[in-house]
Amino acid sequence: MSALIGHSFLKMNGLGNEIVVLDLRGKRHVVTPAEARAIAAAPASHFDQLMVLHDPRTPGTDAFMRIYNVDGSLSASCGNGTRCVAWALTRGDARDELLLETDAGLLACRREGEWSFTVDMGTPRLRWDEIPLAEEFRDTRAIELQIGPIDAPVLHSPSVVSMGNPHAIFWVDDVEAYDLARLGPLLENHPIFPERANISLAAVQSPEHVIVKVWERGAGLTRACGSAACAVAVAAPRKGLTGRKVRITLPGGDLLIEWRESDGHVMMTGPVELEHEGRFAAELFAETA
Ligand SMILES: N[C@@H](CCC[C@H](N)C(=O)O)C(=O)O
Repeated sequence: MSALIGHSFLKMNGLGNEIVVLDLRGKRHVVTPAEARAIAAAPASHFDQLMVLHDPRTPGTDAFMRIYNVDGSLSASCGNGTRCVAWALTRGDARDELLLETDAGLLACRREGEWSFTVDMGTPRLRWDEIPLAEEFRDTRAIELQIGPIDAPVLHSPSVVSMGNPHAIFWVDDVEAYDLARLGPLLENHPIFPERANISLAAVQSPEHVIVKVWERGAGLTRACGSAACAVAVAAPRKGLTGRKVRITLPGGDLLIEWRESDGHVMMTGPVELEHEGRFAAELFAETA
């Protein structure tokens, strides 16, 4: 019998990126991939990412987070979900700052308004073996990868960045001109990405504005992906396409991202919404034992 039966959760979103927050601090239970998939399968608790809070591992932090995709796989980074967790952990108290941790490192969060947070997403990892890629590429601003006919590729030469999770960014004129629902799975699972990858199409509008559409590893097309927005905001100035402070427009809305000159940290600012609170019914986990 699942330890999650009757447990409360928050259904939230960050720019339409569907997030469920589950606070397991004080408990020993670790959500299994089957439990995560079962939670996602129920309409009331459907998510793109499930943010599970555990007791802090590092003194001074508020929680350790395990992040599940809808397919039950784990990610060490989720920008939109981290803002939702920041809201959940500071609601009803006077604190404006908190510190979260994932396997990728520490994430300092700061309240900007009642429903808006900035997250310090840390420093990007840019070496080929940090993404990771299956073979060496000295320059990760554009790697040799293409899809479609060899002499007329549909998409080619992506930039790659790790924000604690792997991202590939294809530079295009119009993000709507491509069938990302068809191309996304092929690229996500390409052998060059041993841990799969989040796949973005990015269309630079000006040195301060980029339009982005994302096929997420383990989740598919989503309304927004915070870590992908950060990856684009790093890859674009590396290629001389934008400055270090950009507005990223995703299908669900805008994120403001700054790749700070002073320390190389990526700061992401954006909104969150609470949709409802609920409790997990026993039937949800009938098939997970
Ligand atoms: N939507 C997230 C990213 C979630 C993780 C991703 N699908 C992965 O597996 O790396 C975000 O807002 O960053």
